Amino acid sequence: MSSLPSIATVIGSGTMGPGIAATLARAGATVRLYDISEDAIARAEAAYGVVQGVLAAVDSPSAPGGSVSFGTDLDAALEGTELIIEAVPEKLELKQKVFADLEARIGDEVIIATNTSGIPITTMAESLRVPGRLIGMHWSNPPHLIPMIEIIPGQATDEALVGQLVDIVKAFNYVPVLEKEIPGFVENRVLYAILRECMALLEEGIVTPEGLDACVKWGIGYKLSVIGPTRLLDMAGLDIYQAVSSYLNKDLDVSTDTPQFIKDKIAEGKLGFKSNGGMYEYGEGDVDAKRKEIVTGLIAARKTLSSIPNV
Ligand SMILES: NC(=O)C1=CN([C@@H]2O[C@H](COP(=O)(O)OP(=O)(O)OC[C@H]3O[C@@H](n4cnc5c(N)ncnc54)[C@H](O)[C@@H]3O)[C@@H](O)[C@H]2O)C=CC1
Ligand SMILES: Cc1ncc(C=O)c(C(=O)O)c1O
Repeated sequence: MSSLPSIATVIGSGTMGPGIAATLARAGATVRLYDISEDAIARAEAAYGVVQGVLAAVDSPSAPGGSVSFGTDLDAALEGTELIIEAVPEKLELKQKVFADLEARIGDEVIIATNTSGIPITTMAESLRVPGRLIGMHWSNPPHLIPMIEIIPGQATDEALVGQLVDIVKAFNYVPVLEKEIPGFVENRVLYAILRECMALLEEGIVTPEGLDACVKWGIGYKLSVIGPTRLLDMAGLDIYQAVSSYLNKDLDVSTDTPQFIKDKIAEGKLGFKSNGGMYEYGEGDVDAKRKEIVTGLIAARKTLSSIPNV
């Protein structure tokens, strides 16, 4: 646990920030969770107990002394910090403004890790006073349950920082995946390739949302949670992959924009759980119930997957 910073700061307390903060705190770090919104901080404080229960349920590494404090005072959040994890909305200009606010308050030695879903680190670093301190640290949602983090150095990232971040991630028992920089990184390139085809199948009426979810959960998700895509090809046979991909690849969706029906839903204010409706509709209490089912399922699956060999 010695690689873990004593003090860390998480900037942005929305979907991702609280789980990131709680994971580091349980491993022994003093974590300050900062947001510009009092409401976001209040929601995070309210959810913290639940997240701690989830971390205990999956036996997440724990060390004494860790804590999370919550607040909207940036100077207080940065005092003595060694590692800052930025988790504000996915907008380049906003992230760059946040970096400028941070750099006006911190010494050159402080690391800034960004949880961007895929904006190139090199682009983000262009505006920094100390570009070498910026590195991609992409957690997957929910961050306190998915024990894998993509690490993406940009062209300017200090070489020593890469190994340092790998050690930090290992210190709380997550799997670090070191990648070369590419938009969307690896996880979201794969996820968005799947989602593009899924949305096209829905838009064309080939399958219902319920049918799609069942097909992907059992036909793809279940299998790929045990064997990775590379091993899957060995199991299926490369000759089969050649036979199918030779006619199927040319038929797969290649749209370059967000599907129109998704844009229409967003225009109607349908964003998913956060607006009680999105791909599905949710009545009173349904969202809380679904959230609980998802967390329960992920806890059970993580326990099972942790107990079987990597094949
Ligand atoms: N939601 C997801 O599934 C995942 C998101 N990410 C990435 O993590 C980042 C954060 O995403 P979410 O947590 O989903 O966003 P979110 O929109 O849920 O939360 C962002 C938070 O940042 C706060 N914020 C806005 N401006 C700020 C500022 N100047 N200073 C401090 N706080 C500020 C907002 O008040 C909000 O609470 C994004 O880059 C996103 O792409 C990465 C992995 C998964
Ligand atoms: C739809 C979607 N987009 C981005 C991310 C992460 O960056 C996720 C996730 O689950 O982690 C996601 O579901």
